[in-house]
Amino acid sequence: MAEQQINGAVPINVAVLGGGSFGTALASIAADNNARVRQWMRDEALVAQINQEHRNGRYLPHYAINPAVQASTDLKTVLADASLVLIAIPSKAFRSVVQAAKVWLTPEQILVSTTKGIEPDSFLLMSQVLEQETGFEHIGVIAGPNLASEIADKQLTATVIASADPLTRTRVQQALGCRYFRVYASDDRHGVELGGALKNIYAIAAGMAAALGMGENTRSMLMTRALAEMSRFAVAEGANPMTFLGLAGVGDLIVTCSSNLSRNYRVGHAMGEGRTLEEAVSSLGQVAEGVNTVKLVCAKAREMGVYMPLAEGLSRVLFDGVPAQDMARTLMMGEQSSDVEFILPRESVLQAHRDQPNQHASSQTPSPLKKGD
Ligand SMILES: NC(=O)C1=CN([C@@H]2O[C@H](COP(=O)(O)OP(=O)(O)OC[C@H]3O[C@@H](n4cnc5c(N)ncnc54)[C@H](O)[C@@H]3O)[C@@H](O)[C@H]2O)C=CC1
Ligand SMILES: O=C(CO)COP(=O)(O)O
Repeated sequence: MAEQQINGAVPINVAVLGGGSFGTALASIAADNNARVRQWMRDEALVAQINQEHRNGRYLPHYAINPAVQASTDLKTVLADASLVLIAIPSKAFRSVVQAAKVWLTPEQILVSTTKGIEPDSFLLMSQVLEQETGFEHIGVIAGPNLASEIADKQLTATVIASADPLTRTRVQQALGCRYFRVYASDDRHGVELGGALKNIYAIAAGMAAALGMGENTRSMLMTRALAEMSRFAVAEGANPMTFLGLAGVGDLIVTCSSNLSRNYRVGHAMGEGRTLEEAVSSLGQVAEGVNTVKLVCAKAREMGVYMPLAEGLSRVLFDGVPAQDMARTLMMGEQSSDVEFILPRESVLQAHRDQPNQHASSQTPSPLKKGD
C-alpha cells in the first residue's frame, strides 16, 4: 500500500545495491513511498524470489516486500535513471561493488552509504570510499536505530541523513520519510557515520554481559561509558561530540546494546554462552561489522593515544582468549576519571589523583592493563 509522504515530495527513482536485510528493508520503504525502486544483488535465485513471491527468504524470510520493488543481478539496469542510490553492502565488499558500479554512475546522482563499518588498511568510512572512487558532490550516509526486521515490519523508527550537501539531505528525507520512518538531517557526516560503526563494538560487549547474567545497572553503565568512549574517539577524528546525543549515537547504541535482533549483540551473547568467535560468527550467517571494527578502532586509538578501555577489553576477549568475566573484573578496577569529560576534563581528575596519591592504592588497585598481560 502506498504511504503518505512527508514534506510533499515527488517520487523519485531509487536504486538499492545489496540484497541483504537492510537493503531489502530500505527498498521496501522507498517503494511504499511511491518511488520506482530497483534492487541489485548477486544471487539469481533471490532475485527471482523477490520478483515473484515478494519475499527475501535468505535475509528477511518473514516479511512481505512491496511488490513494486524490482530485483536484478544487472547493475546497469538497476542504476539507469536512478536519482538516489542507496548502498547497503558490508564494508568488506563495499569498495569492490562501487568500483563495479561506477561506470554507470553519473555526478547528478545522490549516493548514500547505509553501511556501518570501516575499511581495513585505509581506515576509511564508506562515504569516504564513495568520495574517493567517484569524486561526486552529492554524497551522504544514513545511520540510526534501524534494525532491518523491525523496519520491514513497519515498526515506527527514525534515521539520520548526514551530508554537507543540502540537496542530498532533502532528497533522502523526501524519498524515505513516511508514517513509520522519520528522517532527520545532520551535516556532521563523519560523526554520524562513526556513531553507526562504533556502536557495534559495544553491542558485542552488551550481548556478552547479558549472557553472563549481568544486570540492568551493568548494561546502563556499559552503554553510558561506551558513549563517552565513542565520542572521545570521534572528537580525536574531527567529529562533533554533540552528534552522539542524536539518533546515530545514543539512539543506535541503545537499540543494538539491548536487542537480540542485533547481529553484533548476538555474536557477543553466543560468546558469553561459551562459543568461540568463529562459532558465533558462522552460526549468524549474516554480517556482524563490530568484529572487524573493534580490531581496527583499537589499533587506531593506540596510534592516536585515545583511551578506549572497553574496546581494548573486548578486543582481548575476542582475539586473545581472555575470559570475559576476567576482563569485566579488570575493567572495574581501572582508572576512575570524569563522568562527562566535556564538562570536567578527564586529565583534571587524573592530575588530582596524582597530586593526592591513595596511601592504600598499592594493595587495592591492579597495575594498568598492558598489551600482553
Ligand atoms: N540489518 C540491519 O538491521 C542494518 C544493517 N546496517 C548495515 O548495512 C550493511 C549491510 O548489512 P545487511 O544488509 O544487514 O547485511 P546482510 O548480512 O543481511 O546482507 C549482506 C548482503 O551483501 C551482499 N554481499 C556481500 N558481499 C558482496 C559482494 N562482494 N558483492 C555483492 N554483494 C555482496 C550479500 O550477498 C547480502 O545480500 C552493514 O554494514 C550493516 O551494518 C545498517 C542498519 C541496519
Ligand atoms: O545497525 C543496526 C541497527 O541500527 C543493526 O545492527 P546489527 O548489524 O548488529 O544487526
